Amino acid sequence: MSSVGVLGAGAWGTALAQMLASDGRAVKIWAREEELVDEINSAHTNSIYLPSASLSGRITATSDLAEMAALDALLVVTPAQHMGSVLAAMPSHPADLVLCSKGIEAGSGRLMNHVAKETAPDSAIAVLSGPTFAHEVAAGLPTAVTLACGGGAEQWDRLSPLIARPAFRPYYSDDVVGAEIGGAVKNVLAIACGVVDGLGLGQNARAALIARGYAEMLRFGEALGARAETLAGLCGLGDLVLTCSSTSSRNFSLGKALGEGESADTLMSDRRTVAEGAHTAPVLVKLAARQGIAMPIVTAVYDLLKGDEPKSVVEGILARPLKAEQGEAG
Ligand SMILES: NC(=O)C1=CN([C@@H]2O[C@H](COP(=O)(O)OP(=O)(O)OC[C@H]3O[C@@H](n4cnc5c(N)ncnc54)[C@H](O)[C@@H]3O)[C@@H](O)[C@H]2O)C=CC1
Ligand SMILES: O=C(CO)COP(=O)(O)O
Repeated sequence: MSSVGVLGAGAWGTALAQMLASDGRAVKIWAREEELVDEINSAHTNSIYLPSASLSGRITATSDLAEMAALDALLVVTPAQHMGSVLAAMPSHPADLVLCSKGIEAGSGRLMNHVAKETAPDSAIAVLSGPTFAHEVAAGLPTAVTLACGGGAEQWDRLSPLIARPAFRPYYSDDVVGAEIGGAVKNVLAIACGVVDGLGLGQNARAALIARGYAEMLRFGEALGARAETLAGLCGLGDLVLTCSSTSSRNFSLGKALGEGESADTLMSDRRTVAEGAHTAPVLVKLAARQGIAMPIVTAVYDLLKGDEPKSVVEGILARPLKAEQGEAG
């Protein structure tokens, strides 16, 4: 049986390890925090990032990246901004890397698959993305994801039996860029939906924002080579619906607090968990400008995170000239 491990013991890495161990197989997880390695191995809990879960005894934690490098396949679940440095610190890389982080590298504007390909050129790259709250996956609730395989059907044949479980259902795609853009952009849109909720603007406004935000995701994705059908699936629209309607989303909750008048600086400096949309928004604004693509909702989130006042940002969005619903203009 092929060996599989998880790189990163935040909420999502821990939930994925629990899901993988649910058929009784041994799963290794890499944690950055030594105290978490001890806790997972002795108490079978992760009180820092996933306190609700009682973890399988088949999960063992390590802080040694060399141990992870020796496995056949790795699910990479670090925050997007740290994926490059963690992969670079490994002495070698497994045959398959499955990227589960949702974001774009801020300094370089690179998608995660580009980061991984440059750092681990001999590994085959896949992307796992979709509507997946960690606590639900850890509890064994039914979940479906896009598993986009850069190595095509051959990689899918290797990975799908390793990853699928009765309540965890991957769907095949070969559109790696589409799967990544869906997950990265929806985080920014979830912040926007939270702002609408925090300001008490109502459910009509939220539905409008989801639909117009999806149009932004499509425009941007297609410019970078993503397929529209991928973005209409689990990793795009599916994840947008989930995270734009629930305070279980850290991005949505961040937006809600912004809408309620809390300062962006305080909200960002106080947090230990990651709200990826806050890191993606600035780089997404830059990339969209470079492509000449209008992304007014993403730009509004960027302005809010810089400290602009929520009411005036919303007024700015509503005051834009009327236009056709379909087309390139935002
Ligand atoms: N939590 C969820 O429900 C889901 C999360 N994701 C994605 O998974 C990725 C990881 O998110 P979570 O597991 O939720 O994180 P988390 O917010 O639960 O935990 C933060 C993680 O960041 C790590 N970290 C902090 N500083 C670091 C550094 N300098 N180098 C390396 N790692 C560092 C911590 O060790 C910890 O593992 C994100 O890209 C997120 O968008 C995707 C799907 C679901
Ligand atoms: O990506 C997620 C669910 O699919 C988790 O969303 P948050 O990072 O906003 O909590």
